This record gives sequence, C-alpha cells and structure tokens, in this order.
Amino acid sequence: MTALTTAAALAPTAAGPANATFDEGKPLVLALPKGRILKEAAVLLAAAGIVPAADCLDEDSRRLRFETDDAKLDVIRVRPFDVATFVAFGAAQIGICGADVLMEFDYSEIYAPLDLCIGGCRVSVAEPEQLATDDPQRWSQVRVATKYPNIARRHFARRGIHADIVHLNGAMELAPGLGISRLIVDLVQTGSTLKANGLRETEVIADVTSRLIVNRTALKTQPEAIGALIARFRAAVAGCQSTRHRE
Ligand SMILES: Nc1ncnc2c1ncn2[C@@H]1O[C@H](COP(=O)(O)OP(=O)(O)OP(=O)(O)O)[C@@H](O)[C@H]1O
Ligand SMILES: O=P(O)(O)OC[C@H]1O[C@H](OP(=O)(O)OP(=O)(O)O)[C@H](O)[C@@H]1O
Repeated sequence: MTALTTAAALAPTAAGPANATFDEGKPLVLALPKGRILKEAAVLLAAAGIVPAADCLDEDSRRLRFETDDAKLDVIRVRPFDVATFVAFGAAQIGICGADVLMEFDYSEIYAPLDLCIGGCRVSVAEPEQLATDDPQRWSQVRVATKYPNIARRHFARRGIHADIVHLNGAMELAPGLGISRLIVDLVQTGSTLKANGLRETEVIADVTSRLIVNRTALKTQPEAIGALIARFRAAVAGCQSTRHRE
C-alpha cells in the first residue's frame, strides 16, 4: 500500500521549502557529496553494510543515481552544497553534509542526528599577513569575500559590523591581494592554502565535521526505515572511531 504525506506537509512555508511526496513503495534516497568527503563517506557506508554500485565511488562516472545491494535504498551523488537542498526538499530522505553547509542554509526541514566525525575543518576569518593593523573594534563595515554569505554576515553582525559580501565559489584566497575584499571567510584545515597565498587566520567562526542529515517529514512518515539507517550509521561511526583509537 502507498502512504503519502498530508497536503499540509507538502505546502511551502515561510521557514522552509515544500516537501517532495514520500512514497513508501519507492526506494529511499541517500545523497552523498562528491569531492573530498566521498572517500571518507565510502568507508562509513561500507561499515554500515551499504554497498552501492561500483561506479558510485568513481568520480569519472557520469551517472548521478546508483542502486545499492538493498533494493529499498538508492544513492545519488551531488555537489556538497546541494546535498542539503536535496534533503530539505525531500528529494533525498537522508544525506551526508558538512556542518558548514547546514550553518549556511539553516533549513528547518533538516534534522542532523549524527556527527559522522569525518571532513574535519573549520570556518574561519582570514586577512593578508602584511595588512596594516587597525582596530576591528572600530569598524562599522568590512568587505568580505566568501562562499558563505550568511555565516559571514551573521558573524560580523554579532559584533555590530556590516559585512559587505563578495560572493565567490572558490579561490577566495585571491580576493584580498587583488583588492576585492579586506577579509575572507573560508574553510581551513591544515592552513597551507592560507599560507601559500599570504594570508593568516584571525578568528575561528565554527568547527566543522560532516553530519548525517534527514528530512523531518520523511522521518515522521517512514520512522522504521530511516531510524534503522541512522542506527546503522551510528554503529559504523562508533566502529570506525574505535578502530582509529587502536591504530
Ligand atoms: N580543506 C578541507 N578539509 C576538510 N574538510 C573540508 C575541507 N574543505 C572542505 N571540507 C568539507 O568538505 C565539504 C565539501 O568540500 P569540497 O571542497 O569537496 O567541495 P566544494 O569545493 O565546496 O564543492 P563544489 O564542487 O560544489 O565547489 C565542505 O562542505 C566541508 O564540510
Ligand atoms: O587549510 P587547507 O588544508 O589548505 O584547506 C583549505 C582549503 O580547502 C578548501 O578548498 P578546496 O580544496 O575544497 O577547493 P575549492 O574551495 O576551490 O573547492 C577551502 O576552500 C580552502 O581553500
């Protein structure tokens, strides 16, 4: 029998997007981020006993949707920022996503029950090493290059500073040297990208790891199936961490 969500759940709200129709007869969809997190996510998937089609982990494959060894679970591979959007709209019921992306979008439809302890980095403010020092306490506004406009705006607003945002999708580190902005807000892990581009980290806005995320409506309508997947990932994270501790 097919169970659909109520019309109320499908209606767009001011707080978030309309939800896709959930059909219990169809496979659940797990959204994975392509790029650097995919390899670490693949280890967790294996530990959780989820076996996607072999080309899912091949970045050269042009396929976007993959079956798994479980007929009730498919995987899609999308850009990291888009994982949150697919899950928020209910196109995928579950996904793996950096906390940076969740902070940026703040979708009310997303519930993030589990820290996967992969993709560790931080969202930070950085400035040119050579910058003449003036007192940020006295700024009323500052120009910031970033792919995180909401995080950056909120961070500076808390200090009473208006952030004039230059929205870039990559290579933010070039912006101060080329005169587009005074500061950048970007991800930092080892710090080598900042160093190689003559910048220094001045503030950590937030520490970041990847999270398991689920669509709230899907969790309500299919609690057993989605709850079981969350439990498998929880056990996988615990298993991977105890292996790491032993090494
Ligand atoms: N240097 C890093 N170290 C560790 N984790 C990182 C690092 N950079 C990014 N991440 C994490 O990995 C996620 C994906 O980053 P990645 O660099 O693969 O994608 P992207 O370049 O933002 O993707 P796109 O192809 O859409 O531009 C980020 O959202 C963040 O959570
Ligand atoms: O501190 P580090 O270890 O040097 O890592 C930080 C770099 O990693 C990310 O870039 P990524 O490699 O994902 O490139 P992109 O932002 O251009 O996609 C981030 O945007 C930084 O540039």
